[in-house]
Order: sequence, then C-alpha cells, then structure tokens
Amino acid sequence: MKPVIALTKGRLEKQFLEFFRSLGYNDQALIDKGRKLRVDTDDFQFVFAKGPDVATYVEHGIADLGIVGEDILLEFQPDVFDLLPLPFGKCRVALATEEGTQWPARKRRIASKYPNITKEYFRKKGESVDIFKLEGSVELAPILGLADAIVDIVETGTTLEENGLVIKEEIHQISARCIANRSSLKIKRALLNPVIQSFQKGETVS
Ligand SMILES: Nc1ncnc2c1ncn2[C@@H]1O[C@H](COP(=O)(O)OP(=O)(O)OP(=O)(O)O)[C@@H](O)[C@H]1O
Ligand SMILES: O=P(O)(O)OC[C@H]1O[C@H](OP(=O)(O)OP(=O)(O)O)[C@H](O)[C@@H]1O
Repeated sequence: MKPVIALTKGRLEKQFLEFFRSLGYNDQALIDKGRKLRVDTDDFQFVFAKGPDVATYVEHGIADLGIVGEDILLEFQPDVFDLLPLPFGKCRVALATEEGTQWPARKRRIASKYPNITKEYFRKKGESVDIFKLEGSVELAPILGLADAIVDIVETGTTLEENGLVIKEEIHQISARCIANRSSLKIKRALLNPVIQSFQKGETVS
C-alpha cells in the first residue's frame, strides 16, 4: 500500500516537485502526468486538487497527507492534523490600500479571497467591516472603488506595486504545510512516519 498525497495544483505543485526531487524521490511520473489528476509514483499515489479541496480530501481520509498553503488552513479551518511547515510557498497575508488612502469615517469595505481571515483580523481589532468576497485579481477592488482595502497574499510585492497599492499591516507569515488525516496518522503510522521524516529534512526550494 502506498500513502495517498493530495497536492495543490499550480504554484505549489511546481515548488513541491522541486522539493520532492531534492529528497531523492523518483518524480518522473509527475513530470509526465499530462492532464491526469491521479498519478502513481514508485512510492506514493498523488491526487491533484485546488487548495480547499486538498483539505477536504485529507479531512475525509481520501488522502493520508496533503500539501496545502497555510492560508487555506487559516481560512477554512479543516479538521486535519497540521504536521509541519514546508520550505516553500512562503508569502504573507496582508492588509493593503491604495497609496495615500485615508480611512473613511463610515464602516470600512474590505475585498478578499479570504473572508474568514479578514473577519477574524478585524474582530480582534474590535471593528466591524463589510467584506466583499472575490475570487482573484483582488488588487482591482480599491482601484475600481469596490473596497477601501484588500486582504490578500503578498509574495514579492510586485502586484501591489504595479497597481499603486501599499501594505498597511502584515496579518500572517505563511508557507506551504504538510497536513495529515487524523486516523491515517494512527492507523498507518509505520507507512507515514518515514515520509514525514524525509519531508522534515527537506531544504528550502525557491
Ligand atoms: N504569489 C504567491 N507567492 C507564493 N505563494 C502563493 C502566492 N499566491 C498564492 N500562493 C500560495 O499558493 C497556494 C496556491 O495558490 P495558486 O495561486 O496557485 O492557486 P489559487 O489561489 O487557487 O489560484 P488560481 O485560482 O489562480 O489557481 C495558495 O493557497 C498560497 O498558499
Ligand atoms: O506579491 P506578488 O509576488 O506580486 O504575488 C501576489 C499575487 O499573487 C497572487 O495572485 P495570483 O497570481 O494567484 O492571481 P489571482 O489574482 O488570480 O489570485 C496574490 O493573490 C497576489 O495577487
């Protein structure tokens, strides 16, 4: 039996591949996968999904392990074991506004892909805000007048800069995380422990 790993498609998939290869695993089947969403390597079965769905597959035991951004864990709070940080996918969740913006006297409007992170951030500040949930290109919202500010991921800061926005406050420093199904950790301990140990040894990848 091979451990099943749910892997976030896209950006994290690319970075994970580099990490996986650096640990000495054979990744040829992953390189050759084409549009397949389930792929067997020598050591694992991988399934490919969007971040929130990776958390769902792990929570329900379809996958033993998952590779997911910490933003997904903060936003959706899935019932999984958050095993360890991985040395890639490093970025920040930040509050940003257009340069020179003065906060309005009325209730503030915040656009984000992360309504729960946003709500929690303002709850801790004791402020009630109106939140607009967007699916992407969040930086557009202040420019087009939908919102006074955004809560979004910042890595290099290029997207903010090229759209005339600046960080007001960093909310979370995040990275990719390896998560596990709670039962798998107990029932498949002998199978999963060597994998977890090898992931712990991994070095930073760009
Ligand atoms: N600019 C970034 N730099 C580094 N990590 C990022 C960046 N944007 C997102 N991430 C991390 O990578 C994960 C996957 O992001 P990615 O943009 O590939 O997928 P997505 O958010 O579902 O967007 P899309 O709908 O474009 O696929 C996020 O959950 C986050 O942890
Ligand atoms: O600080 P930077 O290096 O510029 O990266 C930050 C950008 O990357 C992500 O967007 P993504 O590329 O996933 O597109 P999206 O707007 O569709 O979410 C994020 O939402 C920011 O827009």
